[in-house]
Amino acid sequence: MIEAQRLKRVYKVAVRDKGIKAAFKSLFQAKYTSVEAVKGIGFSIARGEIVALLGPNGAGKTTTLKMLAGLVHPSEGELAVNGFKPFKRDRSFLKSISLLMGNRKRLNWNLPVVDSFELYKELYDIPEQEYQSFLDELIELMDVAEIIQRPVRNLSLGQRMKCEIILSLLHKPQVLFLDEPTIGLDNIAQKNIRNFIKEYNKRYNATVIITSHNMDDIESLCKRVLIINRGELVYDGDMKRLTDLVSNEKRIVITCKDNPINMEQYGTVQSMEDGRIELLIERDRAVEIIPAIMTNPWVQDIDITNIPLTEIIERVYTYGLSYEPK
Ligand SMILES: Nc1ncnc2c1ncn2[C@@H]1O[C@H](COP(=O)(O)OP(=O)(O)OP(=O)(O)O)[C@@H](O)[C@H]1O
Repeated sequence: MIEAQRLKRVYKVAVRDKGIKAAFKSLFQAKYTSVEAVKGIGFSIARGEIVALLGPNGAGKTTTLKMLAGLVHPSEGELAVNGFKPFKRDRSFLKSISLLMGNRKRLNWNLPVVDSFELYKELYDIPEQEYQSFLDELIELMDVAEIIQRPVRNLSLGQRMKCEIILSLLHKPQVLFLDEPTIGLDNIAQKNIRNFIKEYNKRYNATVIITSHNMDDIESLCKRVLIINRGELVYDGDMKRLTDLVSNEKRIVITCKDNPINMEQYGTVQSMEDGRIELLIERDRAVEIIPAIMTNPWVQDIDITNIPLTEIIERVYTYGLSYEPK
């Protein structure tokens, strides 16, 4: 469904020296430098997969999504989406995809939501009957029946985002590119949108590629993750395998009275203050270590968790896959 090989994108950026004189000179003699946003990455994604595209700020995620959606021309490499070359922007290709950017609004601010939907119906030549029955389905899934007659400017951010998502799906795309779809939304709205994406994927076997700095989105939606750093693909694979690669620990938090001693015998002490100890222990030794800690009379409570995904991803951004768990 999506095949990318040695995909590269270089942007040409104007630069100028400081000062008014340099600004004036640059009007006639512009100087340029190039930014290699994506440096020859490759991957293939099958129909129906939900894949996370992760990376720190400026890593090249949006540029990659824009190349996949045909908004940006690759500088080098091979790319096929649904059998099309995206940058040719063939009409059948555009009808088979949708790019939703959390920070870009397509609904008309002054019109009732449903008028923007109607406009899109015309734009994508969606037959009336098909449009109406699918719109009804989307309205029900997103629970927005009560708001679609209202002008967009009167809606809350979460309500607007739900309607933006409906708008981007009206033509029933097979491939969804979602760039930060839950940005700025409260927890309930985030959950609704995640459930909706899951349901759309299931009902239509749609392929979804999602970028998000919100790890709840990633954890709840994606089994597979692609990580880009400084334009290079540093990981492509299963989320669980990634976690195992850079973390062999469990985190335990102990609430205690008195001052315990010799905690280092159990693992790495991360912090110890006001009757609260945070400890990293080896995952494989947890069944032996935790009962041993609990036999101590000063223990009041103990809480055991895995290393959160946010931290796992931070480790990969900072150390790559060579992070050595303690
Ligand atoms: N139109 C452009 N012209 C010049 N440079 C650009 C352009 N768009 C992006 N870049 C540069 O390319 C690099 C990758 O940017 P991109 O937006 O793809 O990153 P990102 O991973 O989506 O980041 P973020 O998480 O901050 O949104 C950055 O160095 C950015 O400054």
